[in-house]
Amino acid sequence: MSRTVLLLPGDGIGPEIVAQAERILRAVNEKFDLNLTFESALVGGAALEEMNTPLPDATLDRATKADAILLGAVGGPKWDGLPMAERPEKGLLGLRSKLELFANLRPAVLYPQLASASSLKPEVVSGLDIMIVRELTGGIYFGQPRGVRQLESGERQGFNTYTYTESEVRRIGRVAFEAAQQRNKKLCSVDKANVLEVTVMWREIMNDLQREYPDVELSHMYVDNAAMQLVRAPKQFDVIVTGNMFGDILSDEAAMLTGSIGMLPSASLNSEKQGMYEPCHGSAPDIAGQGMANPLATIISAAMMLRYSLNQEEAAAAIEAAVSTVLDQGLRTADIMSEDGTRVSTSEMGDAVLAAL
Ligand SMILES: NC(=O)c1ccc[n+]([C@@H]2O[C@H](COP(=O)([O-])OP(=O)(O)OC[C@H]3O[C@@H](n4cnc5c(N)ncnc54)[C@H](O)[C@@H]3O)[C@@H](O)[C@H]2O)c1
Ligand SMILES: CC(C)[C@H](C(=O)O)[C@@H](O)C(=O)O
Ligand SMILES: [Mg+2]
Repeated sequence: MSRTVLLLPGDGIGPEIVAQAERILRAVNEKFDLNLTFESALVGGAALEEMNTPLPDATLDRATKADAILLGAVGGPKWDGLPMAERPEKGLLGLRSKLELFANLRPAVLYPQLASASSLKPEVVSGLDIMIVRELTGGIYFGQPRGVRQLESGERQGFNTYTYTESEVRRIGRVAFEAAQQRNKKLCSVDKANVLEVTVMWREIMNDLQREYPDVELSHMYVDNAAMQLVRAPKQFDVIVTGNMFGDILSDEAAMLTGSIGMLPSASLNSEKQGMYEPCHGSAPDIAGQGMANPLATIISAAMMLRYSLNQEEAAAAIEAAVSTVLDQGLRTADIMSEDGTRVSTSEMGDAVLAAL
């Protein structure tokens, strides 16, 4: 049975990094006889330019039908002045919401070869392996009402609303408890329950769920402390579960523990395990078009896609092993460059992973 992978390169470095991941996917498709077919479509700024909307119906339709989606990144300075509803980011948020991709898994794993690329001391980060489970379709990103209104005084007031329903918290909680069961059985729920009622409820529900997962040790941490603990002693964490915005921020922070945001992959899953896979980073306009971007986060995201949505563990493991091999060879894009590394471009990194497969 043929399965369809939809490629959504997007903007900035998106097309450069997705091109490398596509080469790797086509190679494992041959090697492991996976019977994958590839399609591509427009999203974000690229779609705005061609079709005047960041999420064309044709893209949404293909995404709904695809077995899995690989996305590069969206956004860029060219579109920053647009009203919120027309921005490239709305394309990405629309896909997440329409496909109900509520569970965002962001593993922060330090490849031992990159211990010196981290801005933290090697002993603080060596052996690091954290899974951030970020709720992706609710919270302040999607709460209503939102906007900018004019007060009677004539002053403008911007507002967003932070909401979670019980069922939204329960379903992401279950994903996190189950992830912890597969790992070291420690779950830290990150909230702001000392200030925000929505997260008081979040905490109650996590405590309630814990009764169903007695083998998992549950702890709670306020988000400000969690941000600090992530750089003080990151190895205390196994699985972190948190809401949409805190997860966005903490996962960028965790990325730096692994050497570079160019190393952090992600999977966004719905309840049918249909998934969209993307690096955690953005379109990196400062380096776009220069062949400098690190394609490894996207390539590792492709491996996650094979594992979680396409059930191809062997092919996923082969890609991860190839990534480890190129790092052993000392090959480094600029973001993970160290004194004894050999600097390579985006496509040279792709060549090397391909050769190591
Ligand atoms: N998932 C997404 O599509 C996504 C995620 C984050 C930001 N964005 C968008 O991207 C644009 C730029 O945002 P930003 O600058 O805040 O974040 P960014 O992640 O694009 O870049 C932050 C820094 O990290 C570097 N960087 C990012 N990815 C890299 C890679 N693969 N290799 C080497 N260096 C890399 C960039 O050069 C930059 O210095 C904005 O429009 C933002 O909305 C999109
Ligand atoms: C581009 C933006 C909408 C997105 C987010 O905030 O979720 C990005 O930062 C991410 O981490 O995927
Ligand atoms: Mg982000």
